[in-house]
Amino acid sequence: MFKVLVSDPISDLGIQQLMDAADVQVDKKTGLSEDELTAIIGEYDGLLVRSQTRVTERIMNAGTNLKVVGRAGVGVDNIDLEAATKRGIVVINAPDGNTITTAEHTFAMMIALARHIPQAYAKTIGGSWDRKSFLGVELRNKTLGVMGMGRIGSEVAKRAKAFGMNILAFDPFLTEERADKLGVSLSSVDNIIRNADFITVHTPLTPETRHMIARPQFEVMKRGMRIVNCARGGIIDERALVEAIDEGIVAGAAFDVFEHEPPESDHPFLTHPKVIVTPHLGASTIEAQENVAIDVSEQVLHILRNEPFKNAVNFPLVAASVMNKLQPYFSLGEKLGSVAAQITAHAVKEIHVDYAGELAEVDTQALTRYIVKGVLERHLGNEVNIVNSMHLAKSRDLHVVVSQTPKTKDFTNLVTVTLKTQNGLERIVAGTLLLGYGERIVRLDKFPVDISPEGHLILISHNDKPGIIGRVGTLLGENDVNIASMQVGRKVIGGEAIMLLTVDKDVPKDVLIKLTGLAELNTAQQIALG
Ligand SMILES: NC(=O)c1ccc[n+]([C@@H]2O[C@H](COP(=O)([O-])OP(=O)(O)OC[C@H]3O[C@@H](n4cnc5c(N)ncnc54)[C@H](O)[C@@H]3O)[C@@H](O)[C@H]2O)c1
Ligand SMILES: O=C(O)[C@H](O)COP(=O)(O)O
Repeated sequence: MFKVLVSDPISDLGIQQLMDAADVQVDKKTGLSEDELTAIIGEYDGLLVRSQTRVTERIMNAGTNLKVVGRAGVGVDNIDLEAATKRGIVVINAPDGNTITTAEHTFAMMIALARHIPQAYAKTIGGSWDRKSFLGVELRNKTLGVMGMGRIGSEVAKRAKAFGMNILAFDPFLTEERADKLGVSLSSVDNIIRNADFITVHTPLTPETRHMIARPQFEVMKRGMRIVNCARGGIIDERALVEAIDEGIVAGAAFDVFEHEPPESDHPFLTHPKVIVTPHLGASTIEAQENVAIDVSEQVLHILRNEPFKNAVNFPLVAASVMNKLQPYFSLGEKLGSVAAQITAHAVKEIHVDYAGELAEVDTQALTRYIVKGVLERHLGNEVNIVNSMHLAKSRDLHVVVSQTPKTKDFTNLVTVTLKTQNGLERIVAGTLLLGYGERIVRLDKFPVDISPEGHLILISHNDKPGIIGRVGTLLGENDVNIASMQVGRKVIGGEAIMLLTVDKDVPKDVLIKLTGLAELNTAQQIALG
């Protein structure tokens, strides 16, 4: 039974499928401190959060059973991704579910700002009928600057067009073609800053976007402009904004998010007559909360059940069409890595993976992670998984090099794993999937072979001399080891050769030692595969 903790208020309807799952127990405990969460997280396989719970390194480290942290929303800045990746915990989010809701909230804020709605409301319910203080402005024919044209920025732009606004947009990934399609003008940050009547930001908070609008930008802004932040606190410098409002540069600001949430009680925004605020409500609609909770619950279930999943923040994004091609190779890839590691006696400094055939044409990052996991598992055991395998390799100065060979001679696809050791040796294992036969190892070092990578294998290197096969068979038989299949590979008659045997059980070490004592036999290595 998997245990999942829900530590922020998340839609019940959205997590219904988790609660209904026979193999999952869901506990809801909101408002926990870091200490309290650290104390109990060890019991849980999954954690579901929104933006309130800070999932720190300490919590990750205490989560000894934790496999997945699900963020019912977009931003994962409350989750220590590096700590999660190191521990092999998958972090997933629900990037699409609250897009429209947040775009609508941005628009609500922009209109409220243009027409002083919160201020007028407060005054009216306070008993005064003040029709003079709240002269507003129209949105029509105004220039809106949109910084960040991802999901939400694009939806805001669409709505702004319907309001008759002219839109200047900037995003490092916005092409002329897409800008045309969206009916916006591709612009520079500087042009937006100088010419917009309204600016709205829709970027993540990154070192590059932190204070992207600060004193130098306010100094050149159009007088009387208005500014909205429904993305992340810190993109706009709060202190510089208050100064710019007081100097008459900015006519008003609408903020849903703050540099520190909740803001201190003496935060200047909370009392400033020209600033309107909401308490991070951008995603707070019934629809969005259901959407994100459904999305994240679905993925958490997949991860717990070891099924393919999407929207992992610390795992490469794989398109469904690519996933269909890659997925059948995941298990083979892991086995090739494992075989290569088991037959390599010296410290490995490079894992070289070559993808040949159709696999050379797709993004194979996800598959590489399985191969690297297979290599590392021999020494790192359960500590390694597909989330942290690349990180663990890097932290051990183990280079992972990937190459592509578009054409293959004999196979539709061929995955070749070469381990290069510190002392200049190389071990090579190649495999493929054969229609009707499944996973096959088709090459070991320089020898062509054809064997199913499962169960217990023995790899013998020997000199190609008459009688050797018989001697090996007899010795194994005498030691109660039953041979299920045997493959012999050689390049030239009488030269170096290998024997790859499938046996029914683990071969005791002393039997392997006896094997190496046979005439013309050089090495005997056991390979165990799940
Ligand atoms: N207020 C809320 O409740 C709420 C709800 C949902 C999302 N958000 C926040 O809104 C923001 C946008 O979310 P989204 O779903 O649209 O994300 P998204 O990833 O779809 O879009 C973000 C865009 O910002 C762009 N960007 C990055 N750096 C930039 C820069 N320096 N200048 C200009 N553009 C830059 C990216 O290229 C990307 O296109 C995020 O910060 C998210 O956390 C807030
Ligand atoms: O990043 C997000 O999805 C939003 O900021 C919403 O956060 P919330 O789930 O805490 O409302």
